Amino acid sequence: MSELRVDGVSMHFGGITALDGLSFTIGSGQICGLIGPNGAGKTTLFNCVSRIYQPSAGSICLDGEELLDVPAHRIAGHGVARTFQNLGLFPSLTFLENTMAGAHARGRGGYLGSILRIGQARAERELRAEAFELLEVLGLADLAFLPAAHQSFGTLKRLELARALAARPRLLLLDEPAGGLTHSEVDELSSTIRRVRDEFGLTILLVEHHMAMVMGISDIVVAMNFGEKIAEGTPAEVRSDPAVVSAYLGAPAA
Ligand SMILES: Nc1ncnc2c1ncn2[C@@H]1O[C@H](COP(=O)(O)OP(=O)(O)OP(=O)(O)O)[C@@H](O)[C@H]1O
Repeated sequence: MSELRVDGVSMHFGGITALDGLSFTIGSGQICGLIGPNGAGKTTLFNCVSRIYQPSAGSICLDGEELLDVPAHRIAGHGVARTFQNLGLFPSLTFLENTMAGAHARGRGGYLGSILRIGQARAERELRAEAFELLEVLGLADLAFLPAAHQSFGTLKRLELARALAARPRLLLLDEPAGGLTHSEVDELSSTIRRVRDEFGLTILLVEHHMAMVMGISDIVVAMNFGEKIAEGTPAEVRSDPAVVSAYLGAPAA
């Protein structure tokens, strides 16, 4: 289990302040929903944690390790995996191969380390077995040898989770997982996310517009507007916070 600490993070795009000294902490094993109106800075923060962006100030620590010192291509080796809004899958590869591709991101300490230790053939066998287990956990084992192309979006979202979990993360970043899903698929994905959090002891940061999903699965919610935190607390606390209500309705805070 792992704690993520975001401390005083600021980011500017030319004259635009996308993040303005943002600070919050996600406790070990918690699911944190990050919400806010369009342009609030959610994606920018997500991209700072996943190391696509380098903020101009602040610190982002996972279990005390400064992630801002880690380049994007090494972030998986430091315990951070992400899913993509529009899926980061290879349509022509099978479910099993897509899941295995997630483990390759682990880097030296993981997959490459295994090759050096036990040889390539055995490392590949272990990787396949591990990927198959993940597909079983996500209810996708029957599809293991089918290509990812032409499957429903809901099914592919679960495969996307399997791919991310194959990197054995401590921190999982979910980028709008409910996007494009039907109501029942959102419910199903929500319970899957909670289940894998429990089973793999994950800490999760979730950026999502689907309020019912965020409020349903988050332990804590951080609300942003104009790059700043405007509220933080349990879903019930944040939902009724006057600053959050006015940010969404566009009215001045009471
Ligand atoms: N690459 C960029 N170049 C210039 N400005 C950017 C860039 N990315 C984001 N911004 C600006 O930074 C601010 C925060 O944007 P961001 O995308 O992080 O918000 P968001 O909360 O994710 O919004 P949405 O819910 O619409 O995705 C906005 O004013 C946006 O226009």
